Parts: sequence; structure tokens; C-alpha cells
Amino acid sequence: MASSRGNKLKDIWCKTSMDREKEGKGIGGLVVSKLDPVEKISSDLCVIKFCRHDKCSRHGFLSTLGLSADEMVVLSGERPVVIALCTAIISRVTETTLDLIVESDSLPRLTTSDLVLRVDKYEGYNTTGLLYTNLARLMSDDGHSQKLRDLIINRTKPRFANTMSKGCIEKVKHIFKPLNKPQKTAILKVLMSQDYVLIRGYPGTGKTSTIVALVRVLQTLGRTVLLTSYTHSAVDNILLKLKKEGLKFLRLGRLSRIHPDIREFSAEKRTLDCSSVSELREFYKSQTIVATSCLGTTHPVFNQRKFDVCIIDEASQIVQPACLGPLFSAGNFVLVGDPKQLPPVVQSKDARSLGMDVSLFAHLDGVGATYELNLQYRMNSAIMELSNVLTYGGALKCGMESIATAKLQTPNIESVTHISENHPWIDGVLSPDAQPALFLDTYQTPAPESRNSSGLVQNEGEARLVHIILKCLIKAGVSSKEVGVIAPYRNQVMLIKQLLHGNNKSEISQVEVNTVDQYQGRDKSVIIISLVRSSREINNKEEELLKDIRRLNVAITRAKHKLILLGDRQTLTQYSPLKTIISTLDKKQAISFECVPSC
Ligand SMILES: Nc1ncnc2c1ncn2[C@@H]1O[C@H](COP(=O)(O)OP(=O)(O)OP(=O)(O)O)[C@@H](O)[C@H]1O
Repeated sequence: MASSRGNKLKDIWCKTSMDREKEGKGIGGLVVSKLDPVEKISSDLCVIKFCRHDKCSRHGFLSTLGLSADEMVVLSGERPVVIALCTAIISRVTETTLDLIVESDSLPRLTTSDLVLRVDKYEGYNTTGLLYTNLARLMSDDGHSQKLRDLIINRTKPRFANTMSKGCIEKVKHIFKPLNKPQKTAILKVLMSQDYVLIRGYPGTGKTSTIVALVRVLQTLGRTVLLTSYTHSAVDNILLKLKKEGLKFLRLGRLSRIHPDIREFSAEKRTLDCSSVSELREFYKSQTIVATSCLGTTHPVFNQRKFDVCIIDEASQIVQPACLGPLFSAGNFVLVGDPKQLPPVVQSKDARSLGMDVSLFAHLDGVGATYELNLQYRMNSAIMELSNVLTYGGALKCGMESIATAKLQTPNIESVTHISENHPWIDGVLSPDAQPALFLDTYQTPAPESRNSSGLVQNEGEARLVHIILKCLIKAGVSSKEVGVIAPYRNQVMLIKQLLHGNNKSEISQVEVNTVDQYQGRDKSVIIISLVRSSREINNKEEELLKDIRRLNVAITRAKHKLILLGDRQTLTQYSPLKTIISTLDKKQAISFECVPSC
């Protein structure tokens, strides 16, 4: 079903109107009728009468071509080609005319002289259809699309105003107070921007806090804001903080996808008092902060109005055609992300090799509008150092001394003593003077990788070791909510979960076990990473995950106070990112030692 719907949508782009007509799915060669072409039926809607173009070679009655009253259609230009000018409802089809109900705002686009049109049955949009629409809009003739083409395709240098008025700065001074210098600079640059700004936020550097401050600043200065991200949870993550700051906003999207604490701001709830179309229109026009997902920009409000600034969070994880959607609705845009963390998820290797996983952020990075947030408030200095060696070359810095020196708190460490008698290595992991970042080498341990019945790789020895470490951490007084386990392979995640969930009520079963992708944007006091591979055998797909610097960077930067990497040094040092990490830990005597999972 899904694929047939997708194919039908593709047909609007790929099939001629003649072909669509033969299938009963469209009519081409249409022009606005010269006789009574437009009838106004309300303040917002009108009926436009279409007929065949004089020179159209197709004959036969329009009423026999398969389209009928009340059906929804997409109107496009056939000559010149302009895909998806607007949607319309068929009001009447006669032998020679087709009457369509359209929003009055669309009228100027449809009544352009010499425009020959086609209509296609609207069969619902899926994501792919929307992505194609965004690309088609980028190619359209209007000034805004042309500006976006210049900036995105030609990578024209974005423009900035030279100064900002003192009055403006005075008005927002109080919002700037708690921010650090890079955060302030980034916001000032947005205020001076005439095209776009990229805010590259390293892990834990306060991207969300900066967005929240930026929205407050823009609102104080009377500018309108469109706030988006690819996922609903990322949008609501910021909205929850805006709500805390006492800001009012409009959240578009299906109620079921909106965080329960944000639903009071949904369009559904906030328009309850509107009793006419014009009241609704006024309501939507008056909102200064509107938030939705990137795919939610199909809402009619985006045809009616533009925003001063569009902010897209987690932009380095969004494929370009999806990221484009909100940009058509704002004069200026801000992308927030970090191309050195997870890229957009693109399953197809061919698509990746053609650049589908290059986000708009990564594409525009380096053109001259990137501002960095590099002061982080998450990791202690030992963990941060690993990320610097792997990725940031020393640019990542601690925002506060107390963060740099923070240690894992283990108030009941004495109760672990009897376990560490059997497992002396536990002392090296958990004692108060143990290193904050560790690599446990399982090379001489019974921890070989194996395959489950479906051939997926796993490592039972490592899973048992994770279990022992977790038991000790919890006994030592660390809350299970503050510990996270990461594995690169889903099967290992399952295996560890099964081991922990033996007793559903135990605290250990509350520990979160997941792949890296599920952890982006979050942190835990302790992170244990089970690296699984312990073999020279090569499997390309499995290798890809271990070679991926960005994935490893995200995994290690989730830990605030303690990071424990678990794996077979001989195997893992074949992969250059892991080799870098393991040799950095060696240099610092932050140990690589043998452990025996005998319990
Ligand atoms: N200027 C600042 N001074 C002190 N603390 C700050 C500052 N900016 C952010 N923080 C703190 O840093 C922590 C991380 O902030 P935030 O959640 O905004 O980061 P983030 O960059 O969105 O994180 P992620 O890397 O997970 O996306 C929060 O506890 C926040 O209060």
C-alpha cells in the first residue's frame, strides 16, 4: 500500500498529464476560463472555472476523465512547469469546465497570463512526497526560492549588518546575563544576520539553553520565530524550557505526537474559542512563536505568513530536503547542530555515497557564518580530553572548574569490598581514586564474540561483565537512573537487557541500555560501552559502526563522571578511532587491564 501511494505521488513529477489522464488520475491542458472565471464564495475562498486550452490537442468531455466533485487535487503549472502551486477541491465537473475551490490567496499564482495548468488527484502526502515538494519549491521562480538557491546551491557568503543599535542591546541585556561568551556571540550574530547563521554546539555546550535565550531575545525585540527540528521530541525539549521561562507559543502537529506538558499550547487547544475562518486566520497570524517538526510545515499557516527567523535544532541530523521545508517560511534562518556528532540516518549505501547523509548544516559549514559553542558543562576533564583527542583537537573546554574536576559519587563503596575480593579489577574501576575514563581489555578473558541464530554478532562475556559492573555501581550507591549502557549492535543491546531484566523489580533492571543513536542529546553520570567485536573476521556492516568517529564521539561524550569502555584491545585497535582512544588511555596510565568474568 505504502509503496503504491508513494509511486502515485511520484507520478505527479514523473508522468505527463496525458498519462495521468489515461489513468483517470488527472487532467492537463487547462487554462482559467474567460467566461466568469472567478466567483468569491467567502472572505477566504473562491471558485475558479477552468477549461481546455484552445491549442490543447486532447478532446473528449472533462466529465468522463475520472475526476469528480469533492475530490482534492493538486494544481501545477504544465507550461511553464511549476509543481504544486496549491491544492484545491473540485466543486463541479461539466463536459467543458472544471470548477475548483481554492484559497483566495492562491489566485494571483493561478491567473498568471499564458499559464497552462494540470490537476492531479491528491492521494495524501507521505514523507517522500514532501521531500520532493521541498526540492521542487527550491527550484521555483519566486524571489525567496531564488535567494535560498543562491545561499544553498551557490553557497553565496551570507550577509550581516555591521552594527546593532544600543537600544536593542539594552532591551535584551538581562537575557544575556547567564550566558557565556560564545553563546552571547552566537545570539548577537543572529540579530545581525540578513541570511543565516550556523551555531555549532559541541556536546554539552548549552545548545538548548542558547536556543531558549535566542527565542526570548527575538520575542523581546518583536521578531517572529518559527522553531523546528526533525523529531517531535527535539521540538518539545526546547518548548518545555520555553514554558518554564513563562513564554507562550503555538505548537502545531497532531496532539498524540506532542509532549503531554506542551499540549495546552497545541493548535487544537488554543483555537477552541475561534468560531469563524477569519478568527482562525487572525489567530494564526498573531502568533509570535510557532513550533512544529520540519515535516509539519505543510500546515496552511505556512502559506499565509512568513516569520522573521526560523530556528532548526539538531540540524546536522536532518537530510537536506527535509531541512528545506521550514526555510520557505522565514526571511532568515539559524541551524543549530554539530556535524561531528550523528549525521542524518540514511539506510541506502548508494544514497550515502551520493551525499544524501550530508546535512544542510554540514553543507553550509565553512561558508562564513558558523559560530561555535565550545564551553561544555557536562564531562569532567578526563572524559572531555578523549573527545578532544578523537574529534575536537583541544577546542572543547570545560565551562566551569567544578565540572572539570567532578567525580563519580559512590557513598556506599565499602559494601562492594566483598565483590572486589573475587574481582580485584573492580577496585581499579570504582575506588575513589580510580581513573574517570577506563578501558577494560578482555583479550585474556573468556569474552569471545559469537553469533545468535540469525547470524548477528554478540558477546556474552562482555554482557556478563557489564552486569557485574552495574551490580557494583548500584551497591556502591549510584542510582540506576544515572547509569547508561551503550553497545554498537542491537543484538548486544538485547542480550544485556535480557541479563538485567531477569528480575523486573530490581534496581538494575532500570538501567538504560541502548545504541548510540538513542542517546544523542542526553547524558548519564556513568556510561559503560560494550564494544563486542573480538575476532579478526571482517564483516563490512559491523565494521562500519566501529570505524565511525562521529558515533564513537557521541558515545563517549554522554558520560559526565565515569566512562568505561569494554572490549578486546587486539581486535579494536584495528579500527583507527578506537585505536586513538585506547592509546590515549594507555598513555595516561588510565589503564588497560585483564578481567575475568567468572560470576
Ligand atoms: N552559560 C552557562 N553557564 C552555566 N551552565 C550552562 C550554561 N549554558 C548551559 N549550561 C548548562 O549546561 C547543561 C547542558 O545544557 P543544554 O542541555 O542546553 O546543552 P546541549 O548543548 O543542548 O546538550 P547536548 O549536547 O546534549 O545537545 C545544562 O545543565 C545547562 O544548564
